[in-house]
Parts: sequence; structure tokens; C-alpha cells
Amino acid sequence: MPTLGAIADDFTGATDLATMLVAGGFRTEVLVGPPEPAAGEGAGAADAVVVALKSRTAPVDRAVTESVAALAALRRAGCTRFYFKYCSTFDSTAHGNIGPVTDALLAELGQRRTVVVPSFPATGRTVYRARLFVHDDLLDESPMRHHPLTPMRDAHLGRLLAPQTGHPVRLLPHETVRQGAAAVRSALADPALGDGLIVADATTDEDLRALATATQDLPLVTGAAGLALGLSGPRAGAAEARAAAAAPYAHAKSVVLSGSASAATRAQVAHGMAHLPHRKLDLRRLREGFESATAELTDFVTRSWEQSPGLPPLLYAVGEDDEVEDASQAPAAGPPAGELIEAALARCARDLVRAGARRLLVAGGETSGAVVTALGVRTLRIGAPLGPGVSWATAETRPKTEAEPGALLDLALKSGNFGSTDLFTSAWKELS
Ligand SMILES: Nc1ncnc2c1ncn2[C@@H]1O[C@H](COP(=O)(O)OP(=O)(O)OP(=O)(O)O)[C@@H](O)[C@H]1O
Ligand SMILES: O=C(O)[C@@H](O)C(=O)CO
Repeated sequence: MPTLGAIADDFTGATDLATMLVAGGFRTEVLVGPPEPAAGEGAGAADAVVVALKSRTAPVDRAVTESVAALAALRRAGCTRFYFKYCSTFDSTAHGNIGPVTDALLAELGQRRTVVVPSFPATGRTVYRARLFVHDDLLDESPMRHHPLTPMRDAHLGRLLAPQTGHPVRLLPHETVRQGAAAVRSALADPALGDGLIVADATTDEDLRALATATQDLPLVTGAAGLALGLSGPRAGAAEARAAAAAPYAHAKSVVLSGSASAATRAQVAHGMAHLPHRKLDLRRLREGFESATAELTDFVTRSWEQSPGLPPLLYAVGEDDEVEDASQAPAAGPPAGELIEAALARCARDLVRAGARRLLVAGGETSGAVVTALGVRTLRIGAPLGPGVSWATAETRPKTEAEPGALLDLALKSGNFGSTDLFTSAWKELS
């Protein structure tokens, strides 16, 4: 029976956290989407369950309702400790959803205090003096300033969080964290710190281990996946916690679907364009005729499989130097660019799996949510790692009929800013 239950606000975040938990000795299931009423679906043999939601940019009410439903399902499955996973770049707006979801989970658990730990040094995210850095840049001076859905225009986590929460926001300084778990525990026990959302500085893995150890009695922790490196699962070191094997395909048809506009993805797209058959999504064509435009994209991929066997074709939304359309530029009629791109890549994914695709690398959390939902996948099992925060996962699509079983897929759901520049060409060798 699982004891640790996590709620991730996007799908790449869910596999990011699950990757860390598997490495830490938790047999981990990722459940896709708001859980169905049946308790503990898929969680039987797991030590940890991560529910993958697409709630990061959803309306606040929906994000809260789905997160609370996920918490209830995790409690029914037996979980006693909870982890709210959000982005290591704190992707949110002045309305949420990090604050409102944290507040709702605390209320459900009858708690008034948790920690806020987006730091993930392995991916360049560190927090010092409550300011979030992305490698050498403050968050608001990093490319996240121009994110199409959640542009981050401040780096101070206290200022970002305060308008989103009904709880006081407090700061735990690096001077305390770097002294280790005992110092953090006594700071947290000191009534002077008070209840509320406690933003913790952390610049190294050691800091994260100290925070994880000191907070192991808190029913709820919140953060990026970095905090989980300080959690030790019941099977630490044992073979049974190891990653799942890839689906057994010798020459699977493969495709890369990229809806992300993030800096790392743009570089990966540029590399992919130099090495792979590729086609860019054309917003004007998609707006004029969604069906015919997506059919052209899937035709391109199926032709490429024949003409260039062994090379995964790349469908992408944003190239290295392209502008993105933000909400203020949305057309008077028709869906905004972000929605249109997600819908187009989701449709292509569904049609391509019907046409035989069995290995999909998807770039972008929102994009991954749209794709995985369209494929009717219910659970993911973490497979071969592809670098910090990214792994292959195995998944089965929902059976269409009893006679037509679901397809077994290898999926890599890549966060916008994660992965090496050559990921679109190098990831596949981990499956052979
Ligand atoms: N040219 C564009 N104009 C406007 N929006 C775009 C454009 N290209 C992509 N988008 C949208 O931007 C969003 C990118 O979000 P997504 O979560 O998929 O990627 P990401 O933010 O880079 O990844 P992550 O959340 O994992 O860090 C998607 O909704 C996508 O449809
Ligand atoms: O924490 C991160 O940066 C990622 O797991 C993520 O949430 C990207 O969407």
C-alpha cells in the first residue's frame, strides 16, 4: 500500500517527481488525470503514487477541485503524507494556482503550515534570500519572463506567493538551512516563525536533504522534484524499485511532438531540424482548417517513416528564433495559439498511434497533458532516465473495445527547460 501521495500540477512535473522517487527507492505509479471515484486505481503495489493533473494554468476553481479530489483518492488508497509538486520555475499567476491549491490541501488536512521549496540545483534552480534563480539569472531575467502562459515577472517567492494565498508567507533563510536538518527542525518548531507557507532557501542538494529530513513529520510538503531527493523510499537500493523496462519493440515507429516555447526546447528543436525530418505547425493553416491541417501533419510523419526509416520525425510549434503569440495577441475569433497548438499535437498523437507510432517524445508540460489525455493513457511507469527530471515511461492506451486492446507505448514527457540539446536524437538509444 502506498504511503506517499503526490499531486503534480502538470504531466512533465509528474514524471519528473516520479523519476526522483524511483531513484530514491519508491515503487512509484503515475496516475493520469483527476482520479476516478474508484479508490487507489493502479496503486496496489506502489510505495508512492503521483497524480498527474493539468491544473497549472486551469481556472483556479478547477485546479482546486481537481487537487482536492486527487488528495481524497490518495487518502483512500492509504497515503498518509502528501507532496504538492509544482514547477521549479514557480509557474503561476497572481491568482494561482500554487497558492490556492496549497491553501486547499492544507485545509483538507487540517494543517496551517507547510514549506515551499522550488529549488532543484541539478537543473539550475536555486533559492537564495527567497529569490529564485534559473542558472545565473534571477527568474524574471531568465527566458521565463516570456513564457506564453505564465510569464514570470518577479523572482521573489514571497512577493509571488503572497497575493495567491490566505496564509502568511514566511522565509527560512539559507543561514539556517545550511546548518542542517536539526537546525531547520528547531527553526520550524520555534513559535516565533509562526504558521503559514514557509519559503525555504536552498542552493545545494545538501540543503534539500536537510529540508526533507526536517519536514518528514509535516503531512504536506510543496515544491519541485528537488525536495524528493531527500526522501528515502522503503525499497532504497532494492531491485524491485528499479525503473520499468521499455516496451518490447525492435523497430518502433517514433515521433517527436514539441509544443514548448522554452529556451531548452528551442535549442533541441534547432538540433532536431538539423538531423530529423521536421515540420512546423502553421497557426494560420490550423485556424483556417483544423482537420485538413492536422491531416497534413500526420501524412508528413507517416511518409517520413517510409522515406527515412529509423529517424523520428519532428513536429514543432516554435523554432529557435520564433516569436510566440501571448494572450494579448489572441485573435478576436477562434482559439488562442496555445490551445490550438495543444489540440493539434494531441490530434496528431492520437492519429499517429492509430497509424502505428509506439514511441513518442513530447516537449512541454501543457502539451504533454494534452497528448497523454488524448491517448487515453491511465497510468505511467517510469523507465530509463534521460537526465535530471526526464525519463522514458511505459504506458498503455485505453482499450477501444474488448477485442482491440490498448497499445503499449514508450513516452518521454520532457519539461520545457529540461534535457540536453541533442535529446530529440539521443533519447531513443536508451530504449534499445
Ligand atoms: N507560437 C506560440 N504562440 C503562443 N503559444 C504557444 C506557441 N507555441 C506554443 N505555445 C503554447 O505554449 C504552451 C507551452 O507550454 P508547455 O507547458 O507545453 O511547455 P513549457 O512551458 O515549455 O514546458 P514546462 O511546463 O514543462 O516547463 C502550450 O500551451 C503551447 O501550446
Ligand atoms: O519542476 C519542473 O521544472 C518541471 O518538473 C515542471 O514542472 C515543468 O513543467
